[in-house]
Amino acid sequence: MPGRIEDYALIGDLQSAALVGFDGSIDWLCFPRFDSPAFFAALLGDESNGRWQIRPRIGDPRATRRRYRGDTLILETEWETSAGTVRLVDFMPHRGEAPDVVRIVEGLSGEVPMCFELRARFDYGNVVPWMSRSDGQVAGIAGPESIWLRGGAPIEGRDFAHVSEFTVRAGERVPFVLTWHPSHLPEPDPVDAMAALEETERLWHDWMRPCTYTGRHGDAVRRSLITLKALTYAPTGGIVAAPTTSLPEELGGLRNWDYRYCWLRDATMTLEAMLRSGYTDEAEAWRQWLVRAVAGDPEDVQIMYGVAGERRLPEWEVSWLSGYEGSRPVRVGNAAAEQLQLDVPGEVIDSLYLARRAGLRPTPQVWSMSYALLRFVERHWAEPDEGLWEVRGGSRHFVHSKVMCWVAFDRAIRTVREFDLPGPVGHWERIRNRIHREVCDRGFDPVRGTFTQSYGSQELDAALLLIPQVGFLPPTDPRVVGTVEAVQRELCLDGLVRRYPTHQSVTPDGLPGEEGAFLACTFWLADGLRMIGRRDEAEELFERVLALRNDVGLLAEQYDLRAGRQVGNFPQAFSHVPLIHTAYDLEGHQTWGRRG
Ligand SMILES: OC[C@H]1O[C@H](O[C@H]2O[C@H](CO)[C@@H](O)[C@H](O)[C@H]2O)[C@H](O)[C@@H](O)[C@@H]1O
Repeated sequence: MPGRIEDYALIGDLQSAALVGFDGSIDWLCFPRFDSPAFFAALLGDESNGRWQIRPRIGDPRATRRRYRGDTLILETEWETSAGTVRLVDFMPHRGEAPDVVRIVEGLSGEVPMCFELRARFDYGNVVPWMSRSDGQVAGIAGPESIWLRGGAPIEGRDFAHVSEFTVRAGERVPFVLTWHPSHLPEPDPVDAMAALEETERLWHDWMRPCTYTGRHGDAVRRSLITLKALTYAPTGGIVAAPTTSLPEELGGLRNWDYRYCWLRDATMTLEAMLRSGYTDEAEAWRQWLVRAVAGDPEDVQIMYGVAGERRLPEWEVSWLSGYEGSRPVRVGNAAAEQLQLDVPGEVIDSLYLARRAGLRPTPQVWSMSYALLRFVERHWAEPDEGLWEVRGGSRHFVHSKVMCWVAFDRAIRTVREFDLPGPVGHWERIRNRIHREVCDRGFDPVRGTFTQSYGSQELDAALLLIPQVGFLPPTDPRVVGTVEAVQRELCLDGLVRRYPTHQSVTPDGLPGEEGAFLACTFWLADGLRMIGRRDEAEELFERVLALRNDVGLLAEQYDLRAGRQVGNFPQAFSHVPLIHTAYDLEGHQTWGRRG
């Protein structure tokens, strides 16, 4: 049985990532890219779908304690047993010839009997490879893929698994290295586990060095930055929304989506958090990724792409996986890729403007791209769309989308003025003002004193909290204050924020069932409260969400208050990005961000 979502910690090599449970089991790992078929898929089924567990043979299988080694993605899991204490060190070295997972068992005291079980499966737990053993190593082959396991203890095959029992004494280290390789290529060179550990630690410490954050929430901010970096696909600069698919937004429900792709929205927000913390290389790599991904006719721009800019992400259901705690279907691909989401050009143009202000030297394509996106917004802003929540119940005139169309023109006008670029500023100003008037006339409910989810609707939407952040109206405007108060009054569940109401028979997203509180929206409420002068409440709410992080500082997309558990894909960039911004803003570092 997989653990609770918050029982997992993340390891990764900037091309893919794995989730390691409290019981020493790697239950999720895709080789060789984030969006490749999973090699360990027990997370979305059971152990027969592939996993790799190492733990003491005696005592509680759940570890006594766990932590990352300093500011790295090297995980240390420790068990205190009646026979002694043992540590499991897990990491994925930065990619060399092939992707590797390294696991080192360290004896800390006594003599601890250990057990090891590897269930190798390709294609999301569907294919049992042909396995062979020779010269102390195990190889598995199925079609185009192969894996190689080299280890410091004898391994034998049993019941479609590879198992080992060994004892580790104080001061001893027993390493295991699992390597994926295309099956037609010669066997990959062995990796020296201890040298890889040293190198990986050094690389993460080097990466952390330029971090400019010096405030009270250093641990939370640095862990969030490391997590965002871990979600970056290093060869291209693309950033995935999360390394998982189909972790449910409702336990046992069908709100299960594949997040292993690059959303322009999530990635631009990630870029802002990186820029704000001093990481200009990542921002530059993402900007280049963006220019390549959206190249072509602006009418064909998508809201998400594959990590290398792939456009086709067809959604299908994995029939053989039973789903996380029975939450079916398990989906691969994402049909939202084909939606019209009119907030996205505004997100992109805003982030390019911020990058320029941060001193990133733009190429000529950057301005041509913004220009092309603006022509697209000019043609489509008056249409209904599916909005940032990617509803599947039909398009509407979402107020947040229109506000972001306003942002697109606003930032273009500023770019021309501040950087002396050519552009029809007068024409853009007229469109910007028209959008502003329309939103205030048709998207505001004067009776309740709040903006609404879409024109003429009664529903609220937590995305409206972004109105003062993007500068559409100042925080002192009574319509902003009214909206913040309405969201707090009507969308909060035990203090945490739902993105929109899902408790009615007809939900705005066209899906049955409910979902948890949305963590990004809860950070946005903290921002809103701070901006309208309710700082103490903002601080309290921020601390409340921080307390929902798991033991190693990670957040999923949502939190199920009834179950008291994290839900949704994990860890999620969209949760860690606002954590960073709110931490900065509460400490008055308002030099950056989406401030109008
Ligand atoms: O809940 C319905 C939608 O959920 C996913 O979208 C959400 O995640 C995206 C990535 O973080 C985020 O950009 C978006 O704002 C969220 O609503 C899913 O990808 C959609 O297919 C689904 O309709």
